[in-house]
Amino acid sequence: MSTRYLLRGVSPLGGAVTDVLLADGVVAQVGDLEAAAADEGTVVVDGTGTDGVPMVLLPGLVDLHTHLREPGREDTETVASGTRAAALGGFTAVHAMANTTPVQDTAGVVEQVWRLGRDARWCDVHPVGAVTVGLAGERLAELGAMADSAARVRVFSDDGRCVDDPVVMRRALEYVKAFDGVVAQHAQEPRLTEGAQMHEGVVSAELGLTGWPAVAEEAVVARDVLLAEHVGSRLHVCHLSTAGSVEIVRWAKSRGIDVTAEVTPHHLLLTDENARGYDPVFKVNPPLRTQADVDAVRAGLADGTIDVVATDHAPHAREDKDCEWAAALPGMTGLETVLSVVQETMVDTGRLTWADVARVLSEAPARIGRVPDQGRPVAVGEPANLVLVDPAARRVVVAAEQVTASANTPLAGRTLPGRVVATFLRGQPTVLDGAPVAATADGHRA
Ligand SMILES: NC(=O)N[C@@H](CC(=O)O)C(=O)O
Ligand SMILES: [Zn+2]
Ligand SMILES: [Zn+2]
Repeated sequence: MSTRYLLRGVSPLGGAVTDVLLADGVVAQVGDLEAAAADEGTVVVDGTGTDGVPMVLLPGLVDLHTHLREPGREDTETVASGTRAAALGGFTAVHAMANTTPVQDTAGVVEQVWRLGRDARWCDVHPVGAVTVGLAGERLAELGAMADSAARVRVFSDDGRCVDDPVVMRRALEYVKAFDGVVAQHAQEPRLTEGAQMHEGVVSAELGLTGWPAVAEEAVVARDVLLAEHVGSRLHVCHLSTAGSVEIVRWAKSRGIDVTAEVTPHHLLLTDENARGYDPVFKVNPPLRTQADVDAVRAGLADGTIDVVATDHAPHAREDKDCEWAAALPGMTGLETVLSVVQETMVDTGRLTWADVARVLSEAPARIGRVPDQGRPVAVGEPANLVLVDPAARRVVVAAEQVTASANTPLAGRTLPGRVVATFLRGQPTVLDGAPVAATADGHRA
């Protein structure tokens, strides 16, 4: 029999303090379970956090947007290193983006990534399938074969590139309906962003860097919600970053269009002002926007216009970041810090409750990705995919201490609230006392 875990004095979703027993992969009991603490084979986890504040128990986090870089760039991240980082960040499932080398555009490649995730055992890995062959934007990839494969792909994206041809986008939206899939669009009009380096505005003008205007995102979001309405399909907007995009999605939802949207932690926290030091760690796609945009995406997340916080964890090699701004690759890491950023920007400011955090970081992404055993309530009989957070803790982000194989965090040196104390995947800890717990060959954890 596998080890049982008794979480003593924890606060599920920030509510009344109670005990929670995990056994046989599920939540076995909830209530005053003092007697169970003496049972042999039961490990007790004390839920008393910093300054006596009870720890918050949430459903394990689900990322809709992670770059794991395997196959192809194992020097920057592997499925194993990325999912270990994910577990430390509180995740029990991640969606692995398709822009690998080779591209995840066949059943063979998505099954390979899915198996690497299964064997690493840090969290569930759901590969995203490419929309077009080689991300070239021309011919649809074998979407049906990826959906039918062992990886059971439901999310399709050319992320990194925009599916800019409206006919190709229309065909993709129509095609994925057959298996209840969703097209996740990287909304970037390519002609409006040729040579773009950062958000087009006052700061880009002062720095002399080519601008990436908000309209290049908004034009594609507007077109796509209309296409989704026209063909009656499901659309997801990746890393929404502008006030105008929030307005378009709000309008689309009010018309009953089946659109969902995500915001990244960096677009909730940082602005184009961060580019003033020309440090490429702040170079990302879409670019960091203005404070007005940050305010708008926070408001959109608070009112439900934006459904999900997704990391867009984008690890890069030192040589692709420690160089001049124009030569650097866009992207930043995020798996290990996202919960703290959401706490700082949304919870500690009164915009979201912990129950809302469970919704935007677990329930909604699981629903959009059609992952049935994640994002579930903390209730008896439910799969024990959980994360335990110490909300009163504070910590300084140190790039070298992160578990991701890359060092391009934009938050180095920052003090952030909250700390992931434990993560449970089907009742077994992947993280305990804030440290990773590797699985043994038979799948058990010490
Ligand atoms: N976000 C980024 O700046 N980069 C991503 C691609 C993407 O998400 O568009 C990457 O793969 O590095
Ligand atoms: Zn993207
Ligand atoms: Zn991405």
